[in-house]
Amino acid sequence: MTKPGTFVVHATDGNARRGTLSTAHGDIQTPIFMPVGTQGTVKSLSPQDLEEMNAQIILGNTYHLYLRPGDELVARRGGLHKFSNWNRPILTDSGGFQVFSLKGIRKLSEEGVEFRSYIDGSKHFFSPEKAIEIQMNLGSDIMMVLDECVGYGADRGYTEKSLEMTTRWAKRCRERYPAGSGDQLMFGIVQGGFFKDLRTRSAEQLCSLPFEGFAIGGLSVGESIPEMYEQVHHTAPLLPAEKPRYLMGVGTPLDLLEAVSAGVDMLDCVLPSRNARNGTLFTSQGKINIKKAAYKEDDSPLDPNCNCYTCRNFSKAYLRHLYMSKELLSYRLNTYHNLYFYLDLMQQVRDSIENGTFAQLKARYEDAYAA
Ligand SMILES: CO[C@@H]1O[C@H](CNc2nc3cc4c(=O)[nH]c(N)nc4cc3[nH]2)[C@@H](O)[C@H]1O
Ligand SMILES: [Zn+2]
Repeated sequence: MTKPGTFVVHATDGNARRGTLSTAHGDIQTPIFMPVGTQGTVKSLSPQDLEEMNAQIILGNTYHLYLRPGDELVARRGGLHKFSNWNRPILTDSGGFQVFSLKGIRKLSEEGVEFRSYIDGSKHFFSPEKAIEIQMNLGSDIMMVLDECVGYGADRGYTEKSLEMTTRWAKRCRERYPAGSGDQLMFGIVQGGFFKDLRTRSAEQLCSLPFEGFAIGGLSVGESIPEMYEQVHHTAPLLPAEKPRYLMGVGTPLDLLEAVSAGVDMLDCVLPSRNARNGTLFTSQGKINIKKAAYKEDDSPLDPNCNCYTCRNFSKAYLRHLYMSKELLSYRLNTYHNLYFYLDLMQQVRDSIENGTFAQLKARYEDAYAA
């Protein structure tokens, strides 16, 4: 098995990179989209479904799994892979985003952040070290540092102070689990809000630390698409070319393509799974909403160009019926298709970088998804 953390770039097409990241639970082919499985499950799908659609890595969340069922309970059952019977790579987010984006009381200090459980309101405290200890208990292949994701519209002064603390917290996370001390990888997270010089400072400070990869945080927090793209194109090239670059919480199919064109290698977003549950489905011809009356007697598949279980076996009319009747199977079939679509899109991206046709692929989807 290749040493976990090894990242090899096999081909490039412009700034887009085709790579392989090795982890203790297998290799990840990049660029990659990572389905979100907040509570140790990608909602409505089984590990078998995810393997069938060639999901290579899924996300779990420190905040949620710490609160329920508890990271120590998971550790006693051999860690999150064994507990959820998902034996491919897992990345866990540190909870930084959840703690800072959840409503309700939280107290932030140099030491860490105090917050209340969304389940029963009980008080809890995450230090950077605690956030790493939870991820060590979960046994995730990629751990994220505890950071402060400042909200959209935060002023320069606050953003500047926050990024300095995020760097100090990143150092503490790395010291808690030093590089090479085990098979788990650790990624730093660049902040700096929407101030390019602060993004540069955050990247410089973090990239001097021995992380196996680097994430762009603080985006997809309510800003406009052009504002997000501007920060992605500014920040991605600042990150070491020989390490994986992960854009957190992004995005639509066009966002994925734009981020890859800026040099991003890894992305995650709740969009495909969350939208599936409200009937918004992504297809090769653009987005459709299955609840539309027009589909009532439409016997055609969701997407004629999609080879997924949903598109091969069910009509739009049936999928609309399931959705309108709030049947559980609607969640499953819609989620299956949306994630299959995202994963298949990224397979096309990987192939296009290898044969130098990424720009053409991006243009084709831009036409299909033009507003
Ligand atoms: C577009 O979907 C909406 O927006 C959220 C995705 N946007 C997002 N931005 C993020 C930033 C960070 C960060 O700076 N740090 C850490 N540790 N994790 C992060 C996770 C993030 N997720 C979804 O939850 C959904 O509500
Ligand atoms: Zn499909």
